Amino acid sequence: TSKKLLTLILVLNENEQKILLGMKKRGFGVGLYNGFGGKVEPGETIEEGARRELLEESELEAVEMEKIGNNLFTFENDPVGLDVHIYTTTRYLGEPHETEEMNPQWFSYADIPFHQMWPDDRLWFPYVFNKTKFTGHFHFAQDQKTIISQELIAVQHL
Ligand SMILES: CN1CCN(c2cc(NC3CC3)nc(N)n2)CC1
Repeated sequence: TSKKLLTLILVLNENEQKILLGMKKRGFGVGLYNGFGGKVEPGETIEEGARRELLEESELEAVEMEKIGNNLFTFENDPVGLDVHIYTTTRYLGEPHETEEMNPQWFSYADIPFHQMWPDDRLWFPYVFNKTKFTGHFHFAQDQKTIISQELIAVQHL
């Protein structure tokens, strides 16, 4: 099976224990809240790709980013897996604004709208809040809603 290289960046306000999530307005994951991200373009690093997508999708510029996780998503009867490199940022410039792709909104860590998010998120978000680096593999049914199997490992270094 082959892998598609993707990014996901989560914007955290640690003082207020809040996370910025975007309501996806089109494309893959439309109608779900998520962090910001997308494909990595030729000639850019994964981190540069994550920074670019954050700017395009929220108008925020990440000043520093921390690599926090790497999730592999595979699907029954689909040869292409999604290799999602996950970052957090607590140091950023600008204010979040609605764009063509995303409508951003702040959420307290205690009331994340997991019922309107990808089903894997409730499994690995706690690692993000605890600053525990992780690798995950989530094998989905063809419906892209049911998780058939999963593996989540805390790691020292990514
Ligand atoms: C641009 N990317 C697309 C993939 N993506 C995902 C995927 C995901 N689960 C997979 C079953 C779909 N779960 C989160 N939270 N994000 C990050 C952004």
